[in-house]
Amino acid sequence: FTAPCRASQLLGRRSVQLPSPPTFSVGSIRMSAGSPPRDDKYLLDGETEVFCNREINMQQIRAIGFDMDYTLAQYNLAFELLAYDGAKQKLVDTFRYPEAVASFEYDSTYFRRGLVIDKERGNVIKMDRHKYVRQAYHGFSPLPSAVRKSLYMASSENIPLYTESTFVNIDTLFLLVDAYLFAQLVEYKDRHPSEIKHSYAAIYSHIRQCVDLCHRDGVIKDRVAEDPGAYIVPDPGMVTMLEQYKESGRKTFLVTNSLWEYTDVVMNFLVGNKGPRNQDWLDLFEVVIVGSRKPAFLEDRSAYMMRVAPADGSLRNVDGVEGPVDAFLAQGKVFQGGNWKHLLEMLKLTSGDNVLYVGDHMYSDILRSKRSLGWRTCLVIPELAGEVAALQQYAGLDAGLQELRRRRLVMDEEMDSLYKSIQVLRREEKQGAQGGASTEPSPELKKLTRQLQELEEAGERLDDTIKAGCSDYHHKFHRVWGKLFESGFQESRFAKQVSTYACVYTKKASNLGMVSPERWFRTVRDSMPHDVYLALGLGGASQTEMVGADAGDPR
Ligand SMILES: Nc1nc2c(ncn2[C@@H]2O[C@H](COP(=O)(O)O)[C@@H](O)[C@H]2O)c(=O)[nH]1
Ligand SMILES: [Mg+2]
Repeated sequence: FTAPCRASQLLGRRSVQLPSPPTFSVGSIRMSAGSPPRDDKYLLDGETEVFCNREINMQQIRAIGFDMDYTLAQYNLAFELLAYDGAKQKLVDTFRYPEAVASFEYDSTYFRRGLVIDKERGNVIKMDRHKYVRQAYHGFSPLPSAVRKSLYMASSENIPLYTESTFVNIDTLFLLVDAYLFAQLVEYKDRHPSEIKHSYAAIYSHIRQCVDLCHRDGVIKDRVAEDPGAYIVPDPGMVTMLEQYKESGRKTFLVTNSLWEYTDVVMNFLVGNKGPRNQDWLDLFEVVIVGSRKPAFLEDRSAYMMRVAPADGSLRNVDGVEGPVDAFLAQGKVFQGGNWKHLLEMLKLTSGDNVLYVGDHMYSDILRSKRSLGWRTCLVIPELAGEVAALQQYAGLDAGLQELRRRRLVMDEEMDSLYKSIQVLRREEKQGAQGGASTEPSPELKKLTRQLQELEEAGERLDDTIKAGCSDYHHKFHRVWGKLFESGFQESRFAKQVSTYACVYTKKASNLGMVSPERWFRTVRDSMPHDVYLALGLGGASQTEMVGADAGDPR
């Protein structure tokens, strides 16, 4: 787990107020869904904290860079609808999908990052950190567990990595539109097979082409340029954060896949300059790279770079960084394309471990910059606030479930010890029978066998209770997919990616301005199962409590 930096505390701000906790039952056990925190100055709000997976001493960071879309700029539902409505119309007009498709409606909350689209089967799946598929939906219908297991249970010959081209990882919020349209069309095709004859994979490909075109033909970007405020969420802390890093001597840079014109629109809006072509926002950065083509920018040393003239967006070829860096940048600091080597040269850096890059795309921003270049990384997770609020609100439910799981583990240990006693007794009685004693099981053996059977039955009942409680708990976080960072009782695959590739993570980029630029982000200790066993008082059958066989009292 991770150590939060409590920005709200540093600033003396109040934390969230939680509603009073409802009570409910899991099996026969009554508990409170939201035990009020004992000392609410320790409440997290999920809005402002920066959580740390891997230590970063900011004093060693020389340059801090930012992605733009869904990192510095957060978008609202109206923005998603531009892509959704635009793609629907193109499906009807270009690919001759039924007219009914044009009246489909979008639900931006249905899918989440971290899920995976199975293009061939028409499914969306959620995995735990072992890539075990724990939830699968075909369209909007949950797959029964037997079907899910038969489709996704790895056999030794066929272990899916889920990076194959038949799968799409929802690594960015941009892909939520694709996922929702796909589920809708899968449902529609299943109900009206004569109206859509394409395979599921072909349907996905059509959706992809249509959404892609919306990002290129002006359906999205012209609308945003007309009225940025209708689509972009203002972030009052952004400028202060960038100025703080600049003033501290850090080099700041922007690397975005958006092209110059759109970048200028979005950054002007965020920085607050209203006049046309007012380039003040550029003062916040040492270097700006637009049309960067990440992830290639972070992998490929050969991509060429062009200088952008901010006044009219025209491009001029440059042959890498020509001459002394300062003189080169004095001619203009906005570039299109290029690669990470150009960037490091312009920042006068030779290694990646003193660069921090802040982004939202799990693969293109975070995984690649960390794995390929050893950059330090900050993942922006807008979903964090909701997760942290639910975590606190339903802490009582979680504690109740943990207790039931602990009891289940104790039961396993007790069953184990009964089983062993039965084995020993059977062996003794068998030897006795060979020596001429009775072949009938002794009353003691019968008693132990009955106890074991009762305990097994109680265990099954407790499993059902835990399963129902776990599902109930998860649904408090998201009505379909449950907790973002967990799948069942395990870390989700998304959580594993966050902990492997993101050194720190936070709800929004401007939170980095809520802490000092010299901050040392430190981790808290990771836990292994044996740490948790110890905390739960488990382990060693001889030390465990006796377990009642009555499911009504599953001690
Ligand atoms: N051509 C496409 N462009 C897309 C698509 N999805 C998103 N985008 C664009 O990428 C950048 C993201 O910029 P970054 O700042 O996060 O690097 C932005 O301009 C999006 O419009 C797509 O499917 N096709
Ligand atoms: Mg982005």
